Amino acid sequence: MSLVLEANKVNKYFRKPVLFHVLTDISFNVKKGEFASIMGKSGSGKSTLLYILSTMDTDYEGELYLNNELITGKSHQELSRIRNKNIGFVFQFHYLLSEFSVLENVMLPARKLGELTEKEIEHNAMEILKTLGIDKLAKKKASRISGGEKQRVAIARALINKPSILMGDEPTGNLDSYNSENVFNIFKQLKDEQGLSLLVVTHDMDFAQKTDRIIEMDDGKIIS
Ligand SMILES: Nc1ncnc2c1ncn2[C@@H]1O[C@H](COP(=O)(O)OP(=O)(O)OP(=O)(O)O)[C@@H](O)[C@H]1O
Repeated sequence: MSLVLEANKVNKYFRKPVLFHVLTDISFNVKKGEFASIMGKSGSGKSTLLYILSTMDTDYEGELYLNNELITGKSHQELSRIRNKNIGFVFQFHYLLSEFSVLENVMLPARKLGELTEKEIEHNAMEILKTLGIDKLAKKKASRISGGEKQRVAIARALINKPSILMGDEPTGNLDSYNSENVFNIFKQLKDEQGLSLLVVTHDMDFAQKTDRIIEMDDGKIIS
């Protein structure tokens, strides 16, 4: 099975206020079409790891591969492009632009990538909104929709550049159980129907137990 993401002996230190070895020898991979979750106590290093895996933090030791390509050591400019094209993100907070419409919010990362025409981007955005069952919201301002809907729009935005992996940092952390389950079902649908790979940091045991694999962290290490 082909690998979408691979971390090989990743170590990370924070140097201030004192030297702190926050991640120790992290090695694991995510296969194409796999839905994995990362769990662990507060402070175990989950967000720090996700920040490295998402190519936003380059200050680490070890190697990182995305779609079998070594991305460690690449320039910030190259990484920015690789990230925009290959990785979708969903955070606990939606970070939508409240004065823009739902459709415009979803179109934004594709405009930034600059590979398609406005018409093509709009078409793709509408298709994704349909898949997530929120196409009726397209023209609404992001400030005028509910919390659960905002998170679905954030997922749509994360998908617009057709990433090979979707990463989430507590994507259901702000949602009630109904909307959390809804987000899980969307992720599962994307995996089953489109072969998308997913890696989600979560504190929600119900959510994690339904994923293909739980990666458990403690004190900066993977323990199972
Ligand atoms: N910029 C920083 N400088 C120094 N230490 C940091 C920095 N950021 C995080 N830490 C420390 O690194 C450790 C790991 O933090 P991290 O946020 O990755 O944990 P986490 O598992 O995601 O926690 P949570 O579940 O609470 O979000 C913690 O002890 C934290 O205090």
